[in-house]
Amino acid sequence: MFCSWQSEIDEELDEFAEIPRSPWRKTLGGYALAPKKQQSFIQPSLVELARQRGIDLVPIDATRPLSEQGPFDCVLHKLYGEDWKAQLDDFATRNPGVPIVDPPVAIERLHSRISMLQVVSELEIPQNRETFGIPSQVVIYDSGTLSNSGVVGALRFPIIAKPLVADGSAKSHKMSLVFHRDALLKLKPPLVLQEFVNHGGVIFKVYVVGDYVQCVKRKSLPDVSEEKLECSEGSVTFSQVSNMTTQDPTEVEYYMHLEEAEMPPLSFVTEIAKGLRQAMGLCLFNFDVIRDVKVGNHYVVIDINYFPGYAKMPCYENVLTDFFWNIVHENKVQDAEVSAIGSNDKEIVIWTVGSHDVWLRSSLTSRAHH
Ligand SMILES: O=P(O)(O)O[C@@H]1[C@@H](OP(=O)(O)O)[C@H](OP(=O)(O)O)[C@H](O)[C@H](OP(=O)(O)O)[C@H]1OP(=O)(O)O
Ligand SMILES: Nc1ncnc2c1ncn2[C@@H]1O[C@H](COP(=O)(O)OP(=O)(O)O)[C@@H](O)[C@H]1O
Ligand SMILES: [Mg+2]
Ligand SMILES: [Mg+2]
Repeated sequence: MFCSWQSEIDEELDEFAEIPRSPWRKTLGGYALAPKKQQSFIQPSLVELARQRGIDLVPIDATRPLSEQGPFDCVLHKLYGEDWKAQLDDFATRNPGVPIVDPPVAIERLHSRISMLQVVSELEIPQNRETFGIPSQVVIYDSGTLSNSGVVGALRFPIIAKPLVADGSAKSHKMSLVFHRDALLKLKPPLVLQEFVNHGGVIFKVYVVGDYVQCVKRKSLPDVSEEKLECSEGSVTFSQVSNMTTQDPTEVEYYMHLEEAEMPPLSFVTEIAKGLRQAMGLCLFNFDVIRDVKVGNHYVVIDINYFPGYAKMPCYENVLTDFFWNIVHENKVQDAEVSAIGSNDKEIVIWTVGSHDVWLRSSLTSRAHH
């Protein structure tokens, strides 16, 4: 009895997306994630904590129309491809008040290792005791350019060669540490050549979840001394160093000092996080930052990742549950500042940013119908 009565009310309310939903219905947070991501992120501890706060986390079947699922109160996703983008567009038009975390157009900036770091170099944050920047780098689109000293000559060895595209594939994480010029010729563009910055073998990962910021340390590539540079030949390849386990005894000793490594001031990384969040229009990301051993208080941002491995972040269940609650309960489309970015005869599409910087997509035509 209660259920059918309630679902009728919900259907009615769904037609009027800007009217608050039935207070009796539980909040539905839909997630669309690749199987590996789903396995690591959707831990029973997260599902249970969210449930206790009245939020049911439910999987989205990306092969079926979103309008046939839910009704969702927010959509969380890390999937790629045009079909998925079209699905989200359609969903946003039909559900202007439902937050989609995050907008695909904003996530796309992180799919190129050039555009992801450009946003760091454009940040205008006062730099006092600690300073930050990005490594010297060049982008290489064709093999011929690898032998062009006018382009490559501006960089000091060793150099890290990274695939230009960062699309989450195993290939996009495969990198080379190049000691000498000749070894550059073996590389396969498109790629980014970046100066390797000695940083004591420790990397800081700054996790951002909306307003929340947490910094952790992980192991990184060891420093390359002048002697090592001279006696090393060619290049070495590597992939996802921070997740690798160490067995080699000399390496074990090197990384023993990881625990002692001083963290960057939290206020400093929080300022960078806030600047990046605003500039990129994203809520869920982390960035990798290293401390230049030559300068001491100079930090270099080397990577930004969309929707990283949050399950490795201490207390991730609480942080993420608070975030879901906030975006569903505190960000209503009517609170938002509105800025038009495009229009056509049928529909005017606007992206709006809510009070907590969650992006909502709204369509003026669908509002006008109501
Ligand atoms: O798998 P995990 O938990 O190591 O998370 C990966 C991240 O590790 P991190 O949290 O920074 O230590 C990882 O960060 P790094 O690139 O290793 O700095 C990526 O975010 C990766 O996603 P993608 O392959 O780039 O789409 C993340 O992979 P997905 O979980 O999104 O597949
Ligand atoms: N410019 C750099 N200087 C020193 N080490 C670097 C630099 N860029 C990357 N690294 C090392 O290589 C690892 C992988 O590079 P990163 O850009 O973070 O790629 P991924 O997206 O695969 O994590 C980093 O975690 C760090 O150990
Ligand atoms: Mg990284
Ligand atoms: Mg990355």
